[in-house]
Amino acid sequence: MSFDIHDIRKSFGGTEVLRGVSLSLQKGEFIALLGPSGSGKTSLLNIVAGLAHADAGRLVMDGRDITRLPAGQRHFGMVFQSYALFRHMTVAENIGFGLRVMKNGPSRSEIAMRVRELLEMIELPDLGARYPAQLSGGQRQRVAMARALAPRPQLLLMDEPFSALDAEVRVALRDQVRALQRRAGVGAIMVTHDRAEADALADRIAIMDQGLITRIETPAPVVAPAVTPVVAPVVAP
Ligand SMILES: Nc1ncnc2c1ncn2[C@@H]1O[C@H](COP(=O)(O)OP(=O)(O)OP(=O)(O)O)[C@@H](O)[C@H]1O
Repeated sequence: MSFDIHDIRKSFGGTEVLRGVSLSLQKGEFIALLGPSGSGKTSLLNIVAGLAHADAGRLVMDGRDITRLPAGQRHFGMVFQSYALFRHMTVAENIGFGLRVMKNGPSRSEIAMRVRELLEMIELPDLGARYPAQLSGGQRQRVAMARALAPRPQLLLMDEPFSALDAEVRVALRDQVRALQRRAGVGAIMVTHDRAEADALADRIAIMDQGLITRIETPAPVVAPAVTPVVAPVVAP
């Protein structure tokens, strides 16, 4: 899978919020869109998802122009705040949702198997029968990841996936999300305004400012936690 964003432009009421954004994603690559509030990150992700349309520019997946393809036909997994878990469905039903609505999709038993596999993957094997309200925030976020990955998407799109979580859970979840994305072998684009989050997760970081990608950075190496030096006890003579 290769994915190219070519010269995307978008205006709202005469203000250009995306001023010609281009970016190429390699197979299995994780890209973070990092930038201050209002720089256009979410607008770009929405256009990639097919939830909004660009005024100009193209989206190309494996050589195919998908700029005008409806969201439902893009086969992208989405973890967005605005796309919360379905409250009236169990965890298992939530995870299987994308498979059940697929045209000529898998059989019921195949769906059940895939859901079990994903529950194992997110390390919540016994919680399939619970409802979202009976989960912690971190567990909910892992279920949202599993729901997004269930139909084996070509690309995973995440908009501030950890922002509703407290700092401790956020850090613990980062590693899990990275591992899940790697294991699924899926490319990912994540919007964040948190530098540490981008460093921890991304292969490359696209810095956005005022509607443009101003530079691409490689993440800073993750610093190992400080180790307290072991001091040999002073033995009294
Ligand atoms: N539907 C809309 N109608 C009008 N203006 C919009 C709309 N969506 C976004 N904007 C404007 O476009 C600009 C970019 O917004 P966008 O949400 O893409 O930024 P962002 O980088 O994701 O910010 P944040 O980190 O705060 O979410 C902002 O000035 C915003 O007010």
